[in-house]
Amino acid sequence: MYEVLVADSISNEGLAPLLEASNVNLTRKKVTEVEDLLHTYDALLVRSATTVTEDLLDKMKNLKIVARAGVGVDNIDIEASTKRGVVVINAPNGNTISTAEHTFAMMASLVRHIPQGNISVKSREWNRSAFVGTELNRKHLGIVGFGRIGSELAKRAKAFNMTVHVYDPFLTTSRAEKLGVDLLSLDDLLAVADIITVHTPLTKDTKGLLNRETLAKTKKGVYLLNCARGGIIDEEALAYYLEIGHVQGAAIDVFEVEPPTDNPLLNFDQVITTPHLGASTKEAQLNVAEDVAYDVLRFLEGNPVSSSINLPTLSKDVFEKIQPFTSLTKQLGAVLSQCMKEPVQDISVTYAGTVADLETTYITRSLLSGFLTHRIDRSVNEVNASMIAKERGITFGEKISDNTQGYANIIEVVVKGESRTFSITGTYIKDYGPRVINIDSFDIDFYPEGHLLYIRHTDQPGVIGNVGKALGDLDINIATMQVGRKQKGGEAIMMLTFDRLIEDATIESLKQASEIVTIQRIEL
Ligand SMILES: NC(=O)c1ccc[n+]([C@@H]2O[C@H](COP(=O)([O-])OP(=O)(O)OC[C@H]3O[C@@H](n4cnc5c(N)ncnc54)[C@H](O)[C@@H]3O)[C@@H](O)[C@H]2O)c1
Ligand SMILES: O=C(O)CC[C@@H](O)C(=O)O
Repeated sequence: MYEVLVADSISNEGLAPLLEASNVNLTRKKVTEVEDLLHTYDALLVRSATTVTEDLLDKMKNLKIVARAGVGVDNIDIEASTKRGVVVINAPNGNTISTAEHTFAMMASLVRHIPQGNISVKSREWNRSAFVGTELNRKHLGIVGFGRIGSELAKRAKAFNMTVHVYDPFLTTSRAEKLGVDLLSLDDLLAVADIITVHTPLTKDTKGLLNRETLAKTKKGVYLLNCARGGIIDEEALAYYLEIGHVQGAAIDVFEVEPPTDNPLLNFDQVITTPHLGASTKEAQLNVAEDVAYDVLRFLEGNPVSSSINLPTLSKDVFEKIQPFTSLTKQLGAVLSQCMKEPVQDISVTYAGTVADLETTYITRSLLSGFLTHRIDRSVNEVNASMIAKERGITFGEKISDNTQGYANIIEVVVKGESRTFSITGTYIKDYGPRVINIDSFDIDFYPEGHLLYIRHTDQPGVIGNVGKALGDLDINIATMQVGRKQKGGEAIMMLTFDRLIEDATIESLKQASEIVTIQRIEL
């Protein structure tokens, strides 16, 4: 049974996939109400009220996935989640239209003083001259950040006959042309726009993007909107330009600190606000809840998620295609880690044949996770494997080759240690399964699973028989045995598989034979 904690207000109807799943036990409580049970949850679903800190992650020892029912993940410590192997997902599409519509509504309200007019009438005033507005028609709208919401807003603005200018360093000129907008530098946009609205994520680059210096480049009488994240427009700077009359008005849905209390912007009549309502529609809340509910269920049941922040996103079809190879590389990594008993500096993997056309980054992550699992005392998976490898100074890389050695696919891994190099090659054979076909330059053929002994010995008559007899005398049944050598009378290897773990004492007694060079136990 999977334990799922829904810590914020998320649409019940949208959570139906989880509520109806027979393998899920869903709890709707704030984190503070279940302090004693935090270590039991497999999944945590939040909106923006819960902040997923490193401290919370430490308490949630069993946590595998954090889902944000919405776009912004700035309330989740992504680095700390990744470090712990916790997948972070969001629902990036479900509230785009609602937020674009809300921004448009704020823009129209701002230039026509609708909120102020409403307050005035309800105060029994009839002061029509105080609320003379401005048309949107033929005005220049500057959109900073032209992703999902920015581009939806542009469509609506164009329908109102506005000229749309955009600034987005990641937008190509051809896409801007296709969407019928004028792509400018930030300075040019600031100089030309009558109304400026921000739609970027909040990052170290966008925090305070509109500040005292950049706002000074705007037209006198400009209107500003922030329906993205508090802090993209610096609040102190905006207050300053409102105070001196340079900025004519502002519409703010999001604040640096929410709820805002002593925020200077709240003192201006020409500032209209909403309490972070961009995504607050029935439709958006249903969409985002459904999106994360399906994704969390899929993830818990071992399937790919559709929108992950710290894992490559794979379709079900691609996930199914790569699964045999991720299992294979996990095993190859585990064999390597146990055979190569020394610190490693570099892991290099070469893909050939059908596997080379797949999402190899993900397959390499599985390899690293199989390798590292046997070396460190914390949970490693595809989410945190590359981060942990980097932390430990292990470099890794991928190559593609066309040498399939006669197989449909080949994965070769070479590990460089301080004193030596070790390699392993595997393949996945349809209807037959994963096979290791070469180990440390010895051709061999074994199924990487269970309890194994990897024995290096001199190639001479009687060694194989002696090992078999010694194990038989100890009443140990050999399940399979594969042998390999490079040349007659030289070094040779045996790979034995067993139905149970082989004890240290047995290994020590086998090592007594003079022909045996090394014996390595491998547990898969
Ligand atoms: N008010 C709300 O309730 C609400 C609801 C949904 C989303 N949001 C917020 O709206 C914002 C936009 O969401 P979205 O879904 O459109 O995201 P998105 O990822 O689709 O678009 C963001 C765009 O910003 C651009 N960008 C990134 N860094 C930039 C920079 N330094 N300068 C200029 N552009 C930059 C990106 O290239 C991208 O095109 C996010 O901050 C999100 O959290 C708010
Ligand atoms: O949960 C909300 O209502 C806000 C969502 C919004 O800020 C988002 O980033 O998706």
